[in-house]
Amino acid sequence: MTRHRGLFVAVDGPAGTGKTTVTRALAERLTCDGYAVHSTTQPSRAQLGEIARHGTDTYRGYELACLVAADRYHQLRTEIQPHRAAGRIVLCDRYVASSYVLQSMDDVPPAFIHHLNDAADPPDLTIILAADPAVAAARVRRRGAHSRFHTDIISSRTEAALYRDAATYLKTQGQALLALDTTHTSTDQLVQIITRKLTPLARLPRPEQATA
Ligand SMILES: Nc1ncnc2c1ncn2[C@@H]1O[C@H](COP(=O)(O)OP(=O)(O)OP(=O)(O)O)[C@@H](O)[C@H]1O
Ligand SMILES: Cc1cn([C@H]2C[C@H](O)[C@@H](COP(=O)(O)O)O2)c(=O)[nH]c1=O
Repeated sequence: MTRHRGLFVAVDGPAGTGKTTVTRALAERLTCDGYAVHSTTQPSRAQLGEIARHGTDTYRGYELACLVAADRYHQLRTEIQPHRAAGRIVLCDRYVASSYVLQSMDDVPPAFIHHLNDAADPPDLTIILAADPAVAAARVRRRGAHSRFHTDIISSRTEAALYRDAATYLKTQGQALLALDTTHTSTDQLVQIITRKLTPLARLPRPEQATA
């Protein structure tokens, strides 16, 4: 397998915009193209992550914000950083943008979320998916909601607006963002657009460029 630069790519956006679907399809496509890929999700599949994922009815507000942040730092140290350092493309379904949105829906002030996540590695690229809230809500309804955050068209509208704010903020922090609307775009088309953006980032400089 050709060696590539390790990358950390976060896929974020409101419920029903297709984060999980696109992350899965992107991993398949990149693997077929010869890249070493590690696919993961937040909350993580570790003990702490499972408590957060299945505990959103028990834990709320500041408690949930701290729980997901603790899981995030643990996952960075034990999973994301090692895979990236080994030259893999790490795809993460949800990351810090999710905290800006979901914890805000629990009335946690943005400054608190900011301080809590300040030391979390910035991804090499954050993909922010969007969709017409009515379409996103209908997809969630058909599939089934995963948590109390995603209930109806109202929560989909709130999420969409908060993701726009989060994207604006992350951009002011100098983070690399790719915004994609999935309302009328197929997963295949999305994967094609993302791959075009990602593959130049994964290219290692030629030895003569590296020493120049
Ligand atoms: N581009 C797309 N076009 C049409 N339907 C899609 C698209 N992407 C995903 N879907 C469908 O929408 C539903 C939700 O997709 P998915 O679970 O990937 O979204 P998500 O953003 O990960 O949601 P959540 O945040 O709730 O986990 C699924 O039934 C999926 O098949
Ligand atoms: C990353 C992150 C997650 N959460 C919560 C919100 C959801 O209940 C789950 C994720 O489930 P999904 O299947 O991906 O929708 O975790 C959170 O509150 N804050 C976060 O930053």
